[in-house]
Amino acid sequence: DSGSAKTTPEQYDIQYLTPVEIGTPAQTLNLDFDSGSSDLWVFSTDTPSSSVNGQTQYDPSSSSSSEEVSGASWSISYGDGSSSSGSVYHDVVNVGGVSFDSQAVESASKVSDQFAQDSNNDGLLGLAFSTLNTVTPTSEKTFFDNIIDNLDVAAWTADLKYHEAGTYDFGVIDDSKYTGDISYVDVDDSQGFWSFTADIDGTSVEGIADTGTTLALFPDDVVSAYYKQVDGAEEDSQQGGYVFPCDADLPDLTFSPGDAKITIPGEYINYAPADESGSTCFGGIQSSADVGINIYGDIALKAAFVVFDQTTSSPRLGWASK
Ligand SMILES: O=C(CN1CCCCC1)Nc1ccc2c(c1)OCO2
Repeated sequence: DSGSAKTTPEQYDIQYLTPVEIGTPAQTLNLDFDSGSSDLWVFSTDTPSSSVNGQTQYDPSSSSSSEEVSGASWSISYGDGSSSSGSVYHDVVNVGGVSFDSQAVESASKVSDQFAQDSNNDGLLGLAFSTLNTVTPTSEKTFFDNIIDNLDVAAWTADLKYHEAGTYDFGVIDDSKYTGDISYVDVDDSQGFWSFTADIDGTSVEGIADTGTTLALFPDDVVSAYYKQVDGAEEDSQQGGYVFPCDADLPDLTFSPGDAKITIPGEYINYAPADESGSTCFGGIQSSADVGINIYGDIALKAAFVVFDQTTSSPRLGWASK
């Protein structure tokens, strides 16, 4: 098997949403594919109406292939403080033509306000390691772990783009999507993340490849050195991080995983206006000092073609320019 699904950015590339077919007949929900977590959860008919604001709801009762998992529940909270919880069904899930007939579909009976307010996001599809799955008393597998044995190539790839749609592929490495060679680096999956090390301007930065996090969060030394090059840049705790004049000329930032050299254009780092005036802008690279982990989020990933690879005994990440 192999398949490909188009993923579309919301405003400012804050997140990328990908259509997923669930149940029989198919119900299509637009999910946030998140390599930083391992639960597939959805807005559903179990979600309180007061928390539903335009989202598409999965209705297990109208799917002939849904089966409730007796006694199972889930509860998750994310680095940004958002959270959700609920019950569990098994149903058919199809992503870009690749299908698994008894995927754990976690139905939300509670969602935090950030999710309730995000009308385009119908839920999450976790792509970190299944060790992080929150279903209890018996944990469930991610979609990737469920389909991996049926894939032509035991890998999935992310081709995220700046202000335009990209693709998530499963079971195929599409050579038309990158330039040069793919350089593979080892992954430390001991914490359940796709954790790897890259060099950034002479500093070795261990962090996670996280498609579900908008920005890149790096050590303060790396970040302050970067913004020292930008006239008028300052770290403003009121605004939540480094800001600068919107007309600033931002330098590129290159990170090197193994032999690869991935260059993030300065334009990507001029993330979005920080206030209504539109004269102060918020940086796409921010400090990880208060987070406790470095995060190669979408700002970094969209500069590369990334292979989340399990073709060998130990997981790897492949990196290529494009
Ligand atoms: O929470 C996330 C990603 N998360 C993915 C699922 C949807 C909601 C956002 N990233 C994140 C991770 C660490 C952080 C942080 C945000 O803000 C401060 O520290």
